[in-house]
Amino acid sequence: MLRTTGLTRRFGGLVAVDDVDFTLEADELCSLIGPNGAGKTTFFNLLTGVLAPSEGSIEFRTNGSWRDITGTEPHETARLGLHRSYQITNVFPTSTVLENVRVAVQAHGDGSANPIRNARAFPEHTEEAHAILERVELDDFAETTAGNLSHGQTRQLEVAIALAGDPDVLLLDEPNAGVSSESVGTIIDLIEDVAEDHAVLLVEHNMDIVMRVSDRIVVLNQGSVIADDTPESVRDDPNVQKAYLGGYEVEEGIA
Ligand SMILES: Nc1ncnc2c1ncn2[C@@H]1O[C@H](COP(=O)(O)OP(=O)(O)OP(=O)(O)O)[C@@H](O)[C@H]1O
Repeated sequence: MLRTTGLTRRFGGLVAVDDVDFTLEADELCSLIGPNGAGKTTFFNLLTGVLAPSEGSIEFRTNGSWRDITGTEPHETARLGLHRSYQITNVFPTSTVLENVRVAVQAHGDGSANPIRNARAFPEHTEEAHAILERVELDDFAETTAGNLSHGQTRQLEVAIALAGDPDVLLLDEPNAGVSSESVGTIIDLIEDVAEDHAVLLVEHNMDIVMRVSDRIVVLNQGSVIADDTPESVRDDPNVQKAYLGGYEVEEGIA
């Protein structure tokens, strides 16, 4: 579905992403973990075209054939089917929850993100937005101003906005960031639900979530992949324990 070969990004003398070979299969939920500064956000930025690589290539499988998307602009990678939910929120706080999703559906449908276009002119966009809100369990908040949502609900809305683009691959950037402990279960359910019919690459610091939802885990350290394996093998890998997990033991019943 998605693969990188020798992907490298330098910032001056610093190699933030170092010669990364990575693949994501169509039916897979892969997590990308690693200590602060390991290169996870830079890797996401390279995949979505926010940053250009210094070296290496990115290929995306679309309509049955591989396409080189190295250096492709973010709006174009999104159009091809690679969508990202942002850690730094991309929600319009003064619009309603429904409007946020409707505008994203409309932008995908006709290429226009004009938020003042009359919603009644496109009832199918509104219907689709409601269906997406139901899927992320936010439909009861459709008329709520987005700025009044809790952190957890805002993360749900960000995923809804990403889903509105009808993606094949979803890049989830810390969907649990700032979420209260009572809402963690909702976020886990949401991740597992979207992974049913999308390839998902997840960046997440909460190891209980990562161990529970991932088919595969890739560990970055100082820009390089130091492990790429099942959750159990990664958890037990001495190099990963040393670089990142520092004695983490999975909670009973989670893995
Ligand atoms: N625009 C930039 N200019 C210079 N250095 C950068 C830039 N962006 C990232 N870096 C550096 O690249 C390295 C990787 O950063 P990155 O944000 O990708 O790590 P991360 O794994 O996402 O960290 P975190 O878990 O803290 O979000 C860090 O040393 C960071 O300081």
